[in-house]
Amino acid sequence: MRRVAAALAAPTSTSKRMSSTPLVAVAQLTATDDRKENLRVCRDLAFQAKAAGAGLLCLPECFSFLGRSWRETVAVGQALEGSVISEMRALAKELKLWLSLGGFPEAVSAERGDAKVYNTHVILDDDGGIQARYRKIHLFDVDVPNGPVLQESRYTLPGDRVVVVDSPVGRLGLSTCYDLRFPEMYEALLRQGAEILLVPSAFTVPTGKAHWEVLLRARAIETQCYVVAAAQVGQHNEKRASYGHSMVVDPWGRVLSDAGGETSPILSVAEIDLTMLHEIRAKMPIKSHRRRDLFYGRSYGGESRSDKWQEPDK
Ligand SMILES: O=C(O)CNC(=O)[C@H](CS)NC(=O)CCC(=O)C(=O)O
Repeated sequence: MRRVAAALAAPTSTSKRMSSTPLVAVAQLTATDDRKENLRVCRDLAFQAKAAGAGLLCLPECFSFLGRSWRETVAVGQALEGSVISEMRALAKELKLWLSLGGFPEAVSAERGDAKVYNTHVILDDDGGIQARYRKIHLFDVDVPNGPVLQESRYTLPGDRVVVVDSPVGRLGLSTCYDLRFPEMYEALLRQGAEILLVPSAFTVPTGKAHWEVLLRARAIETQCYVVAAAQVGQHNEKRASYGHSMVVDPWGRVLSDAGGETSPILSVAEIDLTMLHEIRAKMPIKSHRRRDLFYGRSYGGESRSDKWQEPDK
């Protein structure tokens, strides 16, 4: 439970683990419908992250609550001013630690009784200030093969804003769980200067097995960003389980840490080497090779080039 898995420096990293190189901590836990206990676990992990020297701790989607039904999720919805975020703000300030709160049910208005919530990812600075709020854009309405049928949009409103924010470990690009499947969103985060993509999640077991690591590594490789993915793991209740494998991937696609299926709350710590990141980008300048003229703008989507393809003159 108190294990801290160190996963420092990728093999060919240029850094010599200088004391100035920031560390990021990524949590793995099993949230339930017991909010008090969930927040106690998060607090415990935050103390461990601080002790390990991390500048940022990333908590998964549903860090404060994962219930049995959508009605429960709506019922525990709170505004940012509510007790959940307030408690985490006090913790960030107490420990002088930045926090990524990977997703909580955000009530639309301060009064209760909303029909739907947002699934909101919040970044707190080390003074407890709210630095960013990202409302999950892609909602998981999926009949999972050999798994549950989930209808997130029944109780959740989709966000419509892409969010980046500067932090002591680098510029963070915010996302949540199912967003991982939409590469265009990460390209948009990259355009806004993201260096570290956060993907807090509660992936299902079948889709996790099939897709999780491949998608995380693909996003890291194609954006040349770090990817930090805090994950829920194990059995939350009789209806719902998560895949785990909290992971940090570097901009070359190397897996720096993988918490596997460990079901007791656990932390991994990885080094963020932005010098290496910018070297990778300089040597392989994908960004400047992107053919916006062909694949974005008016020809992207609606009217595709192939529709207008004509037999070349013989
Ligand atoms: O409903 C809640 O309480 C909080 N939200 C979630 O757990 C969300 C929606 S059900 N889970 C995912 O997006 C899983 C995605 C996934 O597993 C995949 O893309 O394969």
